[in-house]
This record gives sequence, structure tokens and C-alpha cells, in this order.
Amino acid sequence: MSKEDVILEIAHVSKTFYPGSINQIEALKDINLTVRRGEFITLVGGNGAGKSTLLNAISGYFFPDAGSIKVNEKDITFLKEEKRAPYISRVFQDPKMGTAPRMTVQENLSLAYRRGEKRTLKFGTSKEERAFFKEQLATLGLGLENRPSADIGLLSGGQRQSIALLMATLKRPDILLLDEHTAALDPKTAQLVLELTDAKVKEMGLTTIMITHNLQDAIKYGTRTLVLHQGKIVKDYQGREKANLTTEALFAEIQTLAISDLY
Ligand SMILES: Nc1ncnc2c1ncn2[C@@H]1O[C@H](COP(=O)(O)OP(=O)(O)OP(=O)(O)O)[C@@H](O)[C@H]1O
Repeated sequence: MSKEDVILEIAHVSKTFYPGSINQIEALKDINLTVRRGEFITLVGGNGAGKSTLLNAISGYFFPDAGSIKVNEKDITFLKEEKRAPYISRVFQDPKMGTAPRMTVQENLSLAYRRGEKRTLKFGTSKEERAFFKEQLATLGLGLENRPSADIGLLSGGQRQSIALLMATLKRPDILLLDEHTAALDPKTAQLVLELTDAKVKEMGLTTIMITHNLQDAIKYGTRTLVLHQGKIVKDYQGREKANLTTEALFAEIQTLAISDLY
């Protein structure tokens, strides 16, 4: 793999919560992961396996205790979360987290469009920007391009999550993190948002890491699937092995790990 192919390099990353106490949790144990440009990684594993903690370390929500994280060869291990915004964007499970409720659809998009820029007192949108936002909203297929002045707080969870996805990708991120971003939606809406996600990822060629508990989705959308267990990557399905992976085999793998925990 040439250096140009690598977009994210995680080396020996560990994170322990409540170290030294009886409640000590080793959430990440010596994680090593090299992500190639354009990969769509799906991250699966049981409850408490460390999936969100891994995304938190990548997004800078907290810093790891050990190891390093590089994006495009730049060491971002201890870069503040807001300083990573130009490189990394994230969509959370809760639709409320990705959008500002008391602002309109257009104002939310405008905020996202200024991501990573210095804040100024000037807050307005040009005619060109409004046309661009309208065009982008139309790609969601929800008719929201006709409702730029609607308050985000009044929209449905699916509409909000679609806008959160749009906001996360409006300014092309190097890495898109999806933290169970469809888990709070009803099954039909979840599928729609996933299809939308997949279309955006493909159209923009985005490097993506998605946490999901839906093994079928993990296989369908991921070009590579990682299984996390007790803070470690215990399986890395890619290439031919990924192509041949079935939901049943992945389910059996996770079941075996869960059973091994009992003994
Ligand atoms: N901020 C935190 N403070 C203390 N403990 C934490 C914190 N974040 C995570 N943990 C603990 O670290 C472990 C890994 O949690 P994490 O949320 O990463 O798991 P997960 O694989 O995302 O699980 P789930 O599928 O249930 O969301 C868990 O035992 C969790 O309780």
C-alpha cells in the first residue's frame, strides 16, 4: 500500500476509563488500523466493545492514553476536536445532535458551510449559497428544497438526520464518521437514510467509518467490516473474505465472542 493510498493511520491506540480504580475499563487496547482512501468501513461488535470510543478518539472528543492517530500523514492525536472539523465530520445516533433546533434549514446549512472557518460577526447567505443549498437539499428527495425557512426543530427525525448527513458532507470531509446514525429511526426511514448515505459516499468517494448493530447493513454497505470485542479489533474482513462474508457467518462470529465472555 503506497503512502498516498492511506488516509487514516491509527497506531497502538489505547484508552482506559477510571484508571487505577475498581471501575477501571480498558475501552481500547492497542488498536492498530490503516484505512485506505475511499474505504467504507463498517464497525460491528457487542455492547461496550469500544466502537463509539474508537470514533471518539478519531474525532477528538477525547484524547487516547497512548498511541497516535494520523490523517493524511498529519498527526492529529492531540489536536482539539474543533480543529479537526475541517478533516473529520460525524453524524450521531440522535438527530438532535447534528442540527441546531432553533435555526432554519438554511441557517443550519450555512453553519455547516462555514465549518472550520473563523467565526465572524457577519452571518448571512449569498444568493449563490442559497441556490447551492437548494440544489443540495433537492438531492435528499424529501422536498426540503422548498422549505429553507422551516425551523429544524419542527422536522421529523428522518428529515433532520438527512440534513445532518448533508451538513456533515457539505464541505467534503477527509473522513466521515457515522455513529449508528440510523438507529433512532423507524425501519423504513432508517433504510432511506442509509440509501442516501451510501449514494453520498459513492458520489463523493468519501472515506467512511460506520458503526451499526445491523449485520446485514454492515455487509451490504461496508467495503470492509471490522469486528470489535473488548477494546480490540478481532476480525478485519476485507477483499475476498469480505466479499464472501454472509450475515449468518458474521452473526455466528459475534455470538461466539459473546459466549466466550461468559466463561
Ligand atoms: N466517557 C466514558 N466514561 C467512562 N466509561 C466510558 C466512557 N465511554 C465509554 N465508556 C465505557 O467504555 C466501554 C466501551 O464503550 P463504547 O461506548 O465505546 O462501546 P460500544 O461498542 O460503542 O457499545 P454500544 O454498542 O453499546 O454503543 C464501555 O464499558 C463503556 O461503559
